[in-house]
Amino acid sequence: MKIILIGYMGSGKSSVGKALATHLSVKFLDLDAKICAEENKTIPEIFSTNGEIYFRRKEAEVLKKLLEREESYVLSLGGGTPCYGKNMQLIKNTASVTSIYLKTGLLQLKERLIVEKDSRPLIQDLKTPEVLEDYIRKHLFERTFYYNQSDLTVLTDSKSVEEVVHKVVESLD
Ligand SMILES: Nc1ncnc2c1ncn2[C@@H]1O[C@H](COP(=O)(O)OP(=O)(O)O)[C@@H](O)[C@H]1O
Ligand SMILES: O=C(O)C1=C[C@@H](OP(=O)(O)O)[C@@H](O)[C@H](O)C1
Ligand SMILES: [Mg+2]
Repeated sequence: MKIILIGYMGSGKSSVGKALATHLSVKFLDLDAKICAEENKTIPEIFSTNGEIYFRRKEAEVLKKLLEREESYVLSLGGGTPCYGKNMQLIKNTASVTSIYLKTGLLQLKERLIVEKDSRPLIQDLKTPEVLEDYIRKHLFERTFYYNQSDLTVLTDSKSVEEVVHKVVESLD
């Protein structure tokens, strides 16, 4: 069993993934954390030192490696992972994978991302909440095409992490 969590920045992939893996007693993998460990840098440091193209190459390479693992796990992707190269195709073609789109509304995303902008290079320079909201609206629209290719969708608005875990488990049955 391989569960892959997909969704926009701030949708809760990392938090829900960790809690879900504990609930299911399987290994938790976070793609960003793996990339950071391999590069010995934070995500903002990778973007500022090596650039986004380098990050996307590394992201695809680490994803491929993790998909080749035989064990059961919950894997949380980065928000952009399914939207680049052949990543989504690869996820769909890998045996035993269930991909789940954590679908979160614009205003909830904005609220969460306002306070966590600095850890996310794509939005760290956006100066006002209004500009951030406009950015998320457009970016989310562009990315939804990829997110919608997930096997399952779970709506997360007004749910705690534990409630989202519960919904995910329900949707897997
Ligand atoms: N369902 C939720 N309810 C409340 N806060 C949440 C929920 N899911 C995530 N968060 C918070 O939102 C922020 C972004 O979550 P994170 O798991 O890092 O998202 P992602 O990995 O999708 O970018 C974190 O501060 C996290 O604690
Ligand atoms: O949406 C994106 O392109 C990104 C999302 C981030 O992960 P989270 O979705 O966990 O914030 C991280 O991979 C990087 O900052 C790029
Ligand atoms: Mg994350």
